[in-house]
Amino acid sequence: MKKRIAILPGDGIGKEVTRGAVEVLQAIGERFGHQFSFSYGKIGGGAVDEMGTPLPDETTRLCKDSDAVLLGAVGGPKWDQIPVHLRPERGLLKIRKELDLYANLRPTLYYSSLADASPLKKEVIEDVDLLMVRELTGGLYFGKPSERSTQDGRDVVVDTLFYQKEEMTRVIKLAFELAQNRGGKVTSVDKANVLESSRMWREVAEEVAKDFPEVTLEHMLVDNAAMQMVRNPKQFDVVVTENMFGDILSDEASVLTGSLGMLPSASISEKGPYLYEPIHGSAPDIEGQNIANPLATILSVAMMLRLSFGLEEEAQAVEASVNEVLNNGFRTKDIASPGKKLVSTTEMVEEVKATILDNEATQSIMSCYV
Ligand SMILES: NC(=O)c1ccc[n+]([C@@H]2O[C@H](COP(=O)([O-])OP(=O)(O)OC[C@H]3O[C@@H](n4cnc5c(N)ncnc54)[C@H](O)[C@@H]3O)[C@@H](O)[C@H]2O)c1
Ligand SMILES: CC(C)[C@H](C(=O)O)[C@@H](O)C(=O)O
Ligand SMILES: [Mg+2]
Repeated sequence: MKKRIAILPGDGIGKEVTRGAVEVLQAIGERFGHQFSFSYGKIGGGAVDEMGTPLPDETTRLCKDSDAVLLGAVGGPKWDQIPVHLRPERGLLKIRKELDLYANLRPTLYYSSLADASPLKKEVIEDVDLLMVRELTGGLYFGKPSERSTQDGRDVVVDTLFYQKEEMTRVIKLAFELAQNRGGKVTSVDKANVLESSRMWREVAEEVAKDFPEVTLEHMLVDNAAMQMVRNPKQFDVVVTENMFGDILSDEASVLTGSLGMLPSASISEKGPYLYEPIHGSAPDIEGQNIANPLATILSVAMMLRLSFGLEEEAQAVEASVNEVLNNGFRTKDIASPGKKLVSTTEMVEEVKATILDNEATQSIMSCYV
């Protein structure tokens, strides 16, 4: 199989983790006889510095002409003070909108070998298998107006939470389809006790649920959901929620696996191409030290193989290799624990590649979201 993949490394550790993930894709190509070609595009702070915009038109074109997109991360303190329309994060929001990536799938899985890396008790996190479905192109992130001004001599600011009903319907419907495939239930998270947008969200969830009689729907207020996520995460199966709630809850959910560096994501649209990225950011505090955990990005590549290319066996080879490497005790600093083998970013990538090429791993643990 021949596929064109756009690589957008971005800023900070985005460059380090995408480099590793590309090597893993090359190893998969080698083992299974596929030709993956990689074209690189600029996005984020580096793009602002070089081209004066966080998302150059040529990057958008490159993505639209590709079969799938892999993104690292954007942002960093260097760009914190620049005008808001030039912020690196704007580049990410814009490419999500340009590609109409309305749903962001963020699976959170329990890795038995990582139980010691989580601050939560093993009994609480054991066998967690949670799929967050986050609305990605609406809500507070995109509403207009979003601006500061002066009213009667006072500084004021407004951000707008805007949704069309259809934007809610399509992502909630997808969550139900995924839950049906998994034989699971849907927890719809909102703030319907306060927000009008959440009241509509809840109504839409009820309407969509009528077409999925075998899927149970429950509603949960977001503040309670944040607490339940760490108190009793096993109660969740598919969680569907609006853009900002999903952003916050998915970082929280990553603690269940042991680290933010473990959570992959797939952002999907009606037509494709889809975009894959770790859920973490550019991690300026560890940038350039070769200590970042590359597994979230490597697991994102597994999602790409499965969801964009239909290569299930190849996806499982990646996931099984990650599992095997963890079972063999290799740990980057964020998931380190006594008695385990502390490795750098590049060493972790080498371990995963070697396991793929030697066809050593058999036990895949991550086909939960399809
Ligand atoms: N998708 C994205 O591009 C994305 C996502 C989140 C944040 N950001 C941006 O990244 C910058 C930094 O944000 P932040 O510090 O709040 O969040 P962050 O996700 O970059 O980092 C949070 C913490 O987690 C650690 N961490 C993150 N990924 C890791 C990995 N792979 N391995 C080991 N440790 C890891 C970091 O070292 C840090 O201590 C900001 O500019 C923010 O806007 C971008
Ligand atoms: C950088 C930021 C715009 C982004 C988001 O909030 O969507 C990030 O936190 C993420 O989770 O991908
Ligand atoms: Mg986030």
